[in-house]
Amino acid sequence: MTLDLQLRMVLVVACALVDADGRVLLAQRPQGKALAGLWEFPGGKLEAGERPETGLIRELREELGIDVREPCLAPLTFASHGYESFHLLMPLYVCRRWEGIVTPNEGQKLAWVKPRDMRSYPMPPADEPLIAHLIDLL
Ligand SMILES: Nc1nc2c([nH]c(=O)n2[C@@H]2O[C@H](COP(=O)(O)OP(=O)(O)OP(=O)(O)O)[C@@H](O)[C@H]2O)c(=O)[nH]1
Repeated sequence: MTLDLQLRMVLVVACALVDADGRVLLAQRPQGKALAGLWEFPGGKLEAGERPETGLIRELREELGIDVREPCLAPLTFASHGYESFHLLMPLYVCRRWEGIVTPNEGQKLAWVKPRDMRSYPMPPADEPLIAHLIDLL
């Protein structure tokens, strides 16, 4: 067993928004941030004391200007990935219903992508194992 007492665990909650054609929304990480240019699922870190679903609904409103109701969030799978400076634990929810029009509120590029085409969109290493789950689902 490997024990790392310095381990920094980062919890990020993410969402696969699925449209009527079975395409999933990816957002490109802006320049200047870690992993810039890579395509990821919308979401982000929780604030202190926030439940995962509440945090995800907040992130989707901030980043994309849409309103999601909690019953419309279904857990699909999770990523567990060791980055150099932290370990990422990232539950991935699926959502097919929301209110409002998806808008890139943070200037990020957005793309609706069929899961089988996701390999053409470079994603963070943590995300790569998630693609197969989306292919199975959709
Ligand atoms: N939202 C999201 N984050 C991901 C994905 N995959 C992945 O490795 N991450 C990592 O999880 C963290 C996301 O946190 P964040 O979006 O709130 O943080 P950030 O780096 O943009 O901003 P920060 O400046 O607040 O740290 C980043 O380290 C990001 O690289 C993903 O599919 N979606």
